[in-house]
Amino acid sequence: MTAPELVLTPSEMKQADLEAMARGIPGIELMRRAGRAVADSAEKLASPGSRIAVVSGPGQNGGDGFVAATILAGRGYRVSLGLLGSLDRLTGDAAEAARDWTGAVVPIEELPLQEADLIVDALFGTGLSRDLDGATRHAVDRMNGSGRPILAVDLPSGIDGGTGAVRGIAVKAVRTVTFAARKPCHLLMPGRAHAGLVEVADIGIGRDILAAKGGSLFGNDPALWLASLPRPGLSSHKYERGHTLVASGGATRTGAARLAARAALRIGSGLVTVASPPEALGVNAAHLTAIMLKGCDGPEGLHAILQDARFNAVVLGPALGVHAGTRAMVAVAVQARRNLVLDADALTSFEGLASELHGAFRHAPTVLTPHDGEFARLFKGHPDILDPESKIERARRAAAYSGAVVLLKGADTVIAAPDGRAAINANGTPYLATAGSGDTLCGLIAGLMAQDVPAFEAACAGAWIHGEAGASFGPGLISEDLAELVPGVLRGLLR
Ligand SMILES: NC(=O)C1=CN([C@@H]2O[C@H](COP(=O)(O)OP(=O)(O)OC[C@H]3O[C@@H](n4cnc5c(N)ncnc54)[C@H](O)[C@@H]3O)[C@@H](O)[C@H]2O)[C@H](O)CC1
Ligand SMILES: [K+]
Repeated sequence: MTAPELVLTPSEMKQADLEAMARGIPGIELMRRAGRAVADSAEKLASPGSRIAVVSGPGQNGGDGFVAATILAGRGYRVSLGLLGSLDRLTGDAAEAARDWTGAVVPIEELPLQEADLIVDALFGTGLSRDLDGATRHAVDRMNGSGRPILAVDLPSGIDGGTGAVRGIAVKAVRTVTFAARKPCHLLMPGRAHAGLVEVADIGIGRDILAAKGGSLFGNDPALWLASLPRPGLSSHKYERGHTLVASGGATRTGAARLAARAALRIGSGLVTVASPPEALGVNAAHLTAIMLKGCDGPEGLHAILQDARFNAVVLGPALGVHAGTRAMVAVAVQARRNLVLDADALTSFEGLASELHGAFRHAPTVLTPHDGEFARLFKGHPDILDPESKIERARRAAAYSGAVVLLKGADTVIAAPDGRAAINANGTPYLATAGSGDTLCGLIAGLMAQDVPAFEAACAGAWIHGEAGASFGPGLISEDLAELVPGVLRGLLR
């Protein structure tokens, strides 16, 4: 089975580089391998003999550019090279790489970008330390404005390697070659959109080194959780596959709970029940078949239902209403120590009251699934959680604070566990931004937890399966479709 994808932050990557050097690979050798990988990638984008403009910066990223330029010129390309700053300011491996380049070195502004068939962006990599301005800003502006395809070295210049943010301005690449492992910026937005197709080149830094220096951040793919997915055996019984309870809103707000319930059933929860306020029983009954229905009058009703230990996973939030009653239902579920997924109104009901949730979820597996707005409302007054530039850090801090797994939604959903593990989800499709999509997601997660999948793995698997289901449908997707697409995704996974 393939190992989960390790994602390393720029500082972890630096440590991994140093460790590889300490174990005997000289820095210049790492740079030569990096530059060769860039040259190989450039060959896929530029036909033999065509014109390639290499834009090199003042650090090691620029050094990779010199290596690539030398190799590409040797392979018969017409290579021109522009440097930010002067040759005599280059240091270390970059200075050595520059010595191998026998062609002309011109100031960046003199590079004939418009005439290039391909631009290689080796301006800044993981060492970017401030916003681009003046000459660097102008250089990126010219690259992007040239209309020529850009191949980025390690990451698109101007993108922050750790957060994916644009620092003033950033290169828009068609392809990026990175080294040893993806960095957060290749998965997080807007960096992911700037990077184009990302290729990870092996430059000889072993997985043991990457795992030792990184090891807590992952790309969310099946390798991370496939082994935890339930596979019913021949003698399996529906009662062994868990029983998910989803709380419904009032008579005019019942659809969200049914979407979550349907998703929980499709992902394999043996039984699913919608817990409905008395006045909404009729409308819920008219729409449910395999899913069961139970009257549930507020927190007391929920308390009574949860006396039955077979209800082992609970979803609270979708269209439940923003008020103290919802907070009380959350308290009941927490007290009952069930697998719990909290979304939407269950989160917004705690607007500015996050301190009531401090450590609250330590005692039972819990997943919170806020989007950015819900996250900001929930943690209002907690700058330590809201202010970090990195979405990964925000999710991690919220998880550590609450004791729950936090799934912070978006095109770049981040899932963080209280123990520090985090994963970035990058599949899916913009068509998932549709009413009820989040309700389906929390049903998937709860349905997995009902089958004893641990909270972090359930949240990661739920996000990925949701993304795959959406992507398999594409245009015209509505949330009613999502649960029905889950079997196809599961078939692919459990083959
Ligand atoms: N990961 C690996 O195994 C390898 C990576 N390599 C490449 O090395 C770079 C990182 O190199 P580093 O020298 O640390 O940083 P940069 O080249 O990105 O830039 C540092 C350089 O730029 C100056 N600077 C930073 N921000 C700005 C700014 N906004 N404006 C102007 N100047 C700025 C800073 O002062 C430095 O001078 C990595 O990305 C890979 O491409 C190695 O080749 C080995 C293998
Ligand atoms: K770059």
